[in-house]
Amino acid sequence: MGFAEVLRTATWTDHESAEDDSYLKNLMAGRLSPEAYGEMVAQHYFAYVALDGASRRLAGDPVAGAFVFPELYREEALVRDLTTIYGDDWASRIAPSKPTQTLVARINQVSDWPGGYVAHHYTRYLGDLSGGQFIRMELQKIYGYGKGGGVDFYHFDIGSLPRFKDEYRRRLDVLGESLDEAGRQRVIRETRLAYQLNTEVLGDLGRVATVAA
Ligand code: HEM
Repeated sequence: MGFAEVLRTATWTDHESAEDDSYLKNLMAGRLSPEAYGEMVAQHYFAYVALDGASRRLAGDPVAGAFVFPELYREEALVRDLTTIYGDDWASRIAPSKPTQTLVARINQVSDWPGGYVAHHYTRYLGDLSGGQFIRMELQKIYGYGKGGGVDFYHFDIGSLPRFKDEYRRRLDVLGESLDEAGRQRVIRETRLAYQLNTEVLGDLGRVATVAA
């Protein structure tokens, strides 16, 4: 079994907890106002500024560099989405939540360790390219957003999605081969933590969901 499959298998229960989040369920059921949806977009904004910043710093790294794809950078798409949802003064209307601050601190803390960076990169981007595409279709139906702002975060200019994900998984396999068992376990542990921190960000958004429901 290649490392991509090992990682997926070892973290799938964490995925189930993330997917089971009540904010996401309310969002997918069309129970939230655009501003309540915007709360998640805002938290994504802070997390991806950190993640994409780490990518830029690590582009030349022999290990982490294999996971740096400038076409995945999300900041500009998130700014378009925030402008659509909140208007031009979006920046003054958003703030990172406590769990987002914790996630951002962790991304920055591990970004000098290629395996740690990959753990956070994988948890976000492979998710955005997988379940995220289903989320985008639902959000388009619910809010009527088109391309150009609203759900641009989920639009990736990378050609064939399955082909991109296959290549990504191949690179995970190569990473796994370059590590010893302790190194692989460390990446798995960080990925589980990444899931947990992302799930806490969603859990905190549950407050918004309750208010708006
Ligand atoms: C409504 C919520 C969600 C749904 C319906 C969903 C659904 C899915 C599905 C169907 C796949 C498998 C796709 C494939 O085999 O190519 C997948 C993969 C993935 N999802 Fe989610 N997901 C959700 C939320 C999340 C969240 C919140 C995260 C992380 C914060 C996440 C991270 C991932 C990752 C990393 C993968 C790739 C697993 C792998 O193949 O190694 N997902 N998701």
